[in-house]
Amino acid sequence: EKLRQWRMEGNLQGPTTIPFLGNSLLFFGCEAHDIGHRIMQLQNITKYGRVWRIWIGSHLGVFVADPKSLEIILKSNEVLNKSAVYNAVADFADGIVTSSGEKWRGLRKIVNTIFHNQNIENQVNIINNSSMVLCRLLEEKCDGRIFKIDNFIHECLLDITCKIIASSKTDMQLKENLTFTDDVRLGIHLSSDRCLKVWLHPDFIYEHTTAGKLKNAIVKKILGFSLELIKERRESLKGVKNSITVDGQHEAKPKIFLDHMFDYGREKNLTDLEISKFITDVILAGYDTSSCAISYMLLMLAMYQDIQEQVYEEIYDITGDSNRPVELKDINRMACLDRVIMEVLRHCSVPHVARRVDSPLQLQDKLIPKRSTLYLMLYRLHRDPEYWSHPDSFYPDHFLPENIERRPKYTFLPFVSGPRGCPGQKLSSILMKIIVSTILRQYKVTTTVRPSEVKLSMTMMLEVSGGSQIQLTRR
Ligand code: HEM
Repeated sequence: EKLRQWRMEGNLQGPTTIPFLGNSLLFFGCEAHDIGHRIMQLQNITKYGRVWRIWIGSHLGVFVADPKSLEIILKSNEVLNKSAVYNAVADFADGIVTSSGEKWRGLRKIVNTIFHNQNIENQVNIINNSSMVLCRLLEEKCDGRIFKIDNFIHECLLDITCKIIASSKTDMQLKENLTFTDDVRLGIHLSSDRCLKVWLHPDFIYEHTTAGKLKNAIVKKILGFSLELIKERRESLKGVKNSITVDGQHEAKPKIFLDHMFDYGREKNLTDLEISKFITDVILAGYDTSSCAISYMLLMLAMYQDIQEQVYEEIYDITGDSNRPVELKDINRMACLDRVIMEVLRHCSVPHVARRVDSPLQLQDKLIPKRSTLYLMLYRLHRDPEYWSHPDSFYPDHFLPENIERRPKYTFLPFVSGPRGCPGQKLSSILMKIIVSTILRQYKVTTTVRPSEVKLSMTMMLEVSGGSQIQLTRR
């Protein structure tokens, strides 16, 4: 099979390989967060085109940043399975995002039903309440000093996600010694690092190393967090069964994501520990992406004061001097903020998605062999000078209607698309608009960081290295 794969590879360009190692030496000495940047440096459109390959030992990886090829992949029902790279986090996040085949299909059906029937008004209330708590917590930072906003935003998003998917009553932002978001960061870092070091792959070796012991402890903490959510929900459901309304009827409450996971767990005979990996996976999908984007957005608005003023004026036109919560109808009127959000997602979201090729795939003039991994290079696509007039600048006008019209389809894919695309797209837009507008109504955001100083680190998500450093002053 490998030999056939090697013969078929002939129509793909890429760096010169050496026997057995392929292109592995190109990554020698790289840390996990450098890998993405290393691949970007290798991607030379004039030399290899927008579809190219590398070999890591006997594994063929094909990188795709060409809109027409992406359209073929995303419209096909043949390339829906995730690559084995996602197994790296399977000991704490093993659900819809990382799974393939029948397991994914079953979970996706549940997620589609939930997102289709979601109670948006209720979600808007949850988001407004958490945003107000966030703004109260930010008051202590309103002394002109520069600080990293990232953890505040992570915890706010974690709070919202846990309330939406698990109906959690705990206010995560007010919880003392909450380490979940740091634990997740460390867990992802340790997992990616292990992936790169082949000598750490056998469990019996890894478990005896310092990194292995640390990883086990972190996994326990992460899953402990999700198990708490499960326990809390089970307790509150007991209460619902016993709560009889005045007319003797049981209160019918709409099922939330975790309730569906309980049903799924019963059907498949899963333990609470297994269910906890399913929900950690969705928690990560929900909070990490949106919170990295919001932190980056605040940094950009702090750097580009003229854009911040336009966004603020738009919000002011909608809500005036009142401090009422944002309503659903307000959200559709935030066109300028919408362009800012899209420009943020062009710069700073999921850098790539890896899919497994289970049968040979024809991508225009190229045949992609079975068992290779396709990397959908969103970061590269979103910075291609062929499609973006200001590829490396922060330029929300890229998303003026006339400019959107001018670009070919499949050039902007922060949520991917098709049957495996992100189901949280609409929710994330509501989230970002409510949180950012609530902050801007109270605070003016500034920074001393210059655009040329912003470096992005790239693992599963893109985020600002060293955090988004901003200053807040009351409006
Ligand atoms: C800025 C915010 C977000 C971005 C950029 C984003 C992006 C993505 C991307 C690129 C994928 C992978 C798609 C693929 O593999 O083809 C994905 C999957 C997913 N996202 Fe999001 N997402 C965001 C917010 C959310 C939110 C708020 C939720 C809901 C709580 C969510 C839930 C999911 C789920 C469940 C999946 C897995 C879908 C599947 O594999 O079938 N996402 N997201």
